[in-house]
Amino acid sequence: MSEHEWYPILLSLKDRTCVVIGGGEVAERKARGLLNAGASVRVISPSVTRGLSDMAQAGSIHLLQREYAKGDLEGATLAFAATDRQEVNASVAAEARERGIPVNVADGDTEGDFIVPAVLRRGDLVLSASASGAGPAVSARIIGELSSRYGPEYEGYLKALRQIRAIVRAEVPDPGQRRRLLAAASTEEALIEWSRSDFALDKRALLDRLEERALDGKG
Ligand SMILES: C[C@@]1(CC(=O)O)C2=NC(=C\c3[nH]c(c(CCC(=O)O)c3CC(=O)O)Cc3[nH]c(c(CC(=O)O)c3CCC(=O)O)/C=C3\N/C(=C\2)[C@@H](CCC(=O)O)[C@]3(C)CC(=O)O)/[C@H]1CCC(=O)O
Ligand SMILES: NC(=O)c1ccc[n+]([C@@H]2O[C@H](COP(=O)([O-])OP(=O)(O)OC[C@H]3O[C@@H](n4cnc5c(N)ncnc54)[C@H](O)[C@@H]3O)[C@@H](O)[C@H]2O)c1
Repeated sequence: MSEHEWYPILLSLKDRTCVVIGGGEVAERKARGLLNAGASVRVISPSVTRGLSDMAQAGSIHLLQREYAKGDLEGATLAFAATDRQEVNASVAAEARERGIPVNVADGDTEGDFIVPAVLRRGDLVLSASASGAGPAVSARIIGELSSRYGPEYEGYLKALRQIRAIVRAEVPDPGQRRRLLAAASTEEALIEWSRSDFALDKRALLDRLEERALDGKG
């Protein structure tokens, strides 16, 4: 894989068809990541892992148990070439190019349009790490470290913060003041407080508490 400066984004794939060619461990990992993002996943491979086979049986993915053939990327938003055959991956990438579909290539020999980072999800919090192909095990290790630092409680924290933010945006017209209060609302201490209280019931008390926090933060 040649060196690039990749541009990280979060893509909306809800109900979008994503096609994974190949059925090994790598294809399974890509398929799971896509399902976590609500995509509609089509997997094409003559043989598949137990995991993929279970996913097909459960109806979570659409599995075509055969070799890749040109035309398989029809209707795809994203394509993944994850076979162990470099020439097959290259053909998948070529079809994707023709169709203008961004393609991920699992082997290091064919150029892909995007790579996949290691990911940690805590509800709305999405943490990702990438080593740009230099060593994916580093990305996986860093995400493992972050998973103990940012535990499952973050899901609740962000739910609460989303509500607080809606209130602040509705009640505080001045952008500078809004930013100041939202910064105060986002410290870890503050997130714990919101997730434990019924702040949304009393907007005035919430805004006063935020003001207090903002002043404390300065002090
Ligand atoms: C992050 C993660 C996401 C995912 O796949 O969903 C991911 N690889 C993961 C694991 C992993 N992959 C490999 C090992 C074995 C150890 C090692 O080789 O280091 C391990 C570790 C393990 O299995 O624990 C081998 C490997 N990977 C690539 C090649 C080809 C090459 O480098 O040329 C080879 C050699 C194949 C060979 O032997 O020939 C290529 C890519 N792998 C990427 C992503 C992209 C770069 C992202 C980045 O650098 O951050 C990129 C460029 C393309 C892509 O796949 O998008 C996922 C961790 C998720 C998690 O567990 O949390
Ligand atoms: N990107 C990554 O994260 C990563 C990690 C490890 C390995 N790799 C690379 O990815 C490749 C796949 O890794 P794996 O562990 O999943 O391999 P694997 O050998 O377990 O699986 C290969 C899959 O490709 C399928 N396949 C072969 N020919 C096909 C065809 N013509 N059409 C459709 N499917 C076909 C096979 O049925 C099999 O399911 C490796 O050869 C390696 O180059 C990438």
